[in-house]
Amino acid sequence: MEPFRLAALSDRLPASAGQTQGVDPGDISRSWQRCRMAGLAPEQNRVDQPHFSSAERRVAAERRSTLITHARPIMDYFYGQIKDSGCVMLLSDDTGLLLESAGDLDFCNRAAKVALTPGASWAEDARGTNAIGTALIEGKPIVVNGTEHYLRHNSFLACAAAPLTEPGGKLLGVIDISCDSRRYHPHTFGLVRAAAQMIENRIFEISFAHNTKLRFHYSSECLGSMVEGAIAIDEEGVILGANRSGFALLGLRPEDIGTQEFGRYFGLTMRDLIDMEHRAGGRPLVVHPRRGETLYVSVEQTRGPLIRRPPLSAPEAPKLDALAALDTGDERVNRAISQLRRVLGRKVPVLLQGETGAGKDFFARAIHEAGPRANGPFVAVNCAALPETLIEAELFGHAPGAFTGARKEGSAGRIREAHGGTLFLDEIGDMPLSMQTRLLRVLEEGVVTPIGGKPVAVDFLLVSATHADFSTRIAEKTFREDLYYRLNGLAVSLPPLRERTDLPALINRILEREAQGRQVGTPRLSPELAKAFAEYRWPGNLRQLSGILRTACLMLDDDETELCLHHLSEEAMLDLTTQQCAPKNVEQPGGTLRAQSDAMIAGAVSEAGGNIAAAARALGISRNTLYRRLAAMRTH
Ligand SMILES: Nc1ncnc2c1ncn2[C@@H]1O[C@H](COP(=O)(O)OP(=O)(O)OP(=O)(O)O)[C@@H](O)[C@H]1O
Repeated sequence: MEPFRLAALSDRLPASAGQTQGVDPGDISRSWQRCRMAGLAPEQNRVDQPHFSSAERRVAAERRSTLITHARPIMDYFYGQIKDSGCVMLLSDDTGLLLESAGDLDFCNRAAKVALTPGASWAEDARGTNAIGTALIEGKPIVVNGTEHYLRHNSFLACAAAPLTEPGGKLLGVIDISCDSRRYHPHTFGLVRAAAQMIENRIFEISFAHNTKLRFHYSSECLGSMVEGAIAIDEEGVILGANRSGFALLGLRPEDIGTQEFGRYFGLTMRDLIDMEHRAGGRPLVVHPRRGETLYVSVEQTRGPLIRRPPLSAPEAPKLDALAALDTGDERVNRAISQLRRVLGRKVPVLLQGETGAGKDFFARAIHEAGPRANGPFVAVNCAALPETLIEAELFGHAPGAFTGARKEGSAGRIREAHGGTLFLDEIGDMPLSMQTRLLRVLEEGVVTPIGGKPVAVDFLLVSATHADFSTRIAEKTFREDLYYRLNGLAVSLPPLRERTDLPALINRILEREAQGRQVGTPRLSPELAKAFAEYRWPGNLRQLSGILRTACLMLDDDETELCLHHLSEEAMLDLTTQQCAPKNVEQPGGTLRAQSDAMIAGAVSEAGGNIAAAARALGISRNTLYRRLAAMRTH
């Protein structure tokens, strides 16, 4: 590659480069230097690529679904403030791929001419110096205005961008505001940084909704404001995550998350914190982490006192690990957990089998968390959800530009992302045959070969799951028998909920989770509801149970302590009560739950002479629900 020549660079870099308020001029010149080194030429027209197909965008959007969910409302809010000023607000992922936009139509049309539109990558090596790609590389907010853009055809733009970081310190993406360079206003830079902070704070709050949080600042007035520092801690005081100000105020590094205790940064032990908190009576605590420093701290607990520990003299209850937490008393589940425990840490592939919603995903995560790889990544891939054309690149990765539409920077692939941790292949029974052959090779040789790239050694624990019957698939030759034996170091079968003997304990466990923070404690089931639950067959297993309980808890008044049938959604009530009235053997011909429920509805409507209101009353459901069910029956 041609060596970088400063003279040539300074010839072209505009004299005004990096003079935008608050921007380090060095950021722009470093970026130009990188562009030249990458072989980009300012006059190049790179409008057409790289642009992602809609299927690739779907995968990228799924990967960053949390980011999109929480960024979108904030983008809409900020865009509302700058609407009609000829600009567009953009969200990209951590590779520079544009995921979302909100902007004025006229300017969006101009921006689309240079591919500043969802589906295009604005990575710096693809589009030269630009706010999104350069902010990703520099890891800080930046403005790129007019001729500071490396590619000439982008020089009509002024763009301000700020990176978005997750509470563990990893880069999530970038938020950007772009407009015509003649209309750039310095406030835009502040606006985009404020939007970034709001998005990050929101993700922090959602991620740690159920954890104890410490909020802090050197100025007591800043507590409760957007700039306050915040960390979430576990019961031992270990820091689980922090917001941007939290990282800055405490000088945290990403590697401190999950490894360091909060006390180190606050000059306090957990016990000091509890004592001070009791004495403070709701006022912020004043702590002195270092000589001459005063930090104001407020403690936010989501449930009960900061730590519910027995008095010091009593022996401490043993801490439940993730697998033990799934043991609620069913003998088959207990046996499965004991078997899993024997192979923990021995790199034996685990195959989880069970009906949909039986808890396979929960188990896979618990195996990861209870084992020695808990600090490594847990990478889950749903083999049934990926289009066949994408699964190869997604799993095995690809070299830069390996195929048409491939990412310029290449992709490590999910298998390599799981290096040092656990790879969870859900619905493995649906993996295409050609991929099965490649996966088998990875498992046998311990190396993964990205498309168009060289083999790379990988080390991960494989957990796979399926609700499919392998013997049929093997007989039909849609699943390789040799791969099946490779996956099946230990096969664990999770019982369907209707066969479990620990329903009350499970219900209680779920209610504890769903009713966290209620003043009157965890609700219990009314005898009538407990009976209906015990008799129900639970076709959707734990997912269905958990969904029904979640909705029912939301229906409770603040002072109610008992969940009754009337707290259930109408659909759930109908399913439960219909089956109660139906004959026990639901598998008899024509006896599926849905068929019985449909028959009951049809009977009630006919008995009421077609009067929907009367039929709904007789069934104990609303007219809307009845109309919905009748419409569904017509389409079946
Ligand atoms: N042990 C458990 N305790 C409480 N709730 C659970 C438990 N296991 C599963 N659930 C609930 O059931 C839901 C579905 O569980 P999970 O995703 O693990 O099932 P699955 O067998 O992987 O389903 P699928 O085959 O459809 O992927 C979870 O989101 C959770 O709400």
